[in-house]
Amino acid sequence: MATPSYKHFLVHHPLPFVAHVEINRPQKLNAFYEEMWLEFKTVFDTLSHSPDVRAIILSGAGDRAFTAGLDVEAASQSGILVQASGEADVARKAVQIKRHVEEFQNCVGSVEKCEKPVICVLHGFAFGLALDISTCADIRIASADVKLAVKEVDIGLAADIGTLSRLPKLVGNFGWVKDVALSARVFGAEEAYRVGFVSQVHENKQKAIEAALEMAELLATKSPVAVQGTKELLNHARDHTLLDSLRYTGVWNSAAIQTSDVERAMLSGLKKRKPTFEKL
Ligand SMILES: CC/C=C\C=C\CC(=O)SCCNC(=O)CCNC(=O)[C@H](O)C(C)(C)COP(=O)(O)OP(=O)(O)OC[C@H]1O[C@@H](n2cnc3c(N)ncnc32)[C@H](O)[C@@H]1OP(=O)(O)O
Repeated sequence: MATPSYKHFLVHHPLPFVAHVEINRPQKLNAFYEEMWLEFKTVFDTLSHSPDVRAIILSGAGDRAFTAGLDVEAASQSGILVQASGEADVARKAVQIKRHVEEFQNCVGSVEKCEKPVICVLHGFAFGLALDISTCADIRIASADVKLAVKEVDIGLAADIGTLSRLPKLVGNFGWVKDVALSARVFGAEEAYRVGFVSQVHENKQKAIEAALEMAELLATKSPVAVQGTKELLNHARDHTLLDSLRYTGVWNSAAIQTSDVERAMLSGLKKRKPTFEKL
């Protein structure tokens, strides 16, 4: 399939229906500046709607980092900090800054909004923005060398791109989140696994990518209607009451259950068949 090329991201298709996105600025430890997070959203919006993609892997290019987070050099010279020091009155500056933060949140949130499941491979330095991004992903796999940190307090900020909103819900442990977010201390793969932030740990980045490919290949064999519905319903359940979630599930499946995928899949276990599914 034809893949658009991007300035800051490599997108490969290593297996049928599987895309692999690499954050591609290894010389700066994959640190993000504004043009990059805008392009990040384009990448994920495009994959979200591609009928040739059913599962996505996200990792960093190079051996040293998933991402060292916000490009602190670029941020100190532009964007929010410049807006904050401009001539406008406080209210006008605040509105500008709020718009900027929300746009940044939406770019990172394109991983969560993506219709396809996203498997994040965390390796090397994974600071700040790495947590904002990976908490949006559906599955997190770590390399044993990963160095994670909710780093924002160390650059004078309360994290505002998603970590403080998503991480407590993800691990279900506010105490631990406060420990790592207030201190910005670096924690490793074993601790991330113990608290349930990552679901697998592998001895190095290569093995973690192999595990992610295996998982992506498995997801890609399943009904895309069922997999995408499962992502949508779990994300909805996280943010709503039990009753709202049950009601939404009923409405969602009133359409989704009519898919031909159910016919193809229902007896496949019993009949020892491997069903195939139309593109979505
Ligand atoms: C509105 C706000 C919205 C979002 C906020 C997001 C918050 C965050 O992401 S907070 C986290 C910010 N990140 C950092 O503070 C990390 C800064 N980097 C470091 O502390 C170190 O680089 C290191 C990660 C500990 C690695 O150190 P070391 O092994 O010694 O490598 P270096 O030589 O320092 O780095 C190699 C190369 O990469 C450049 N670089 C690394 N990190 C960043 C970064 N975050 N921003 C910009 N550039 C970075 C570093 O300058 C080096 O470049 P050279 O050209 O080789 O000098």
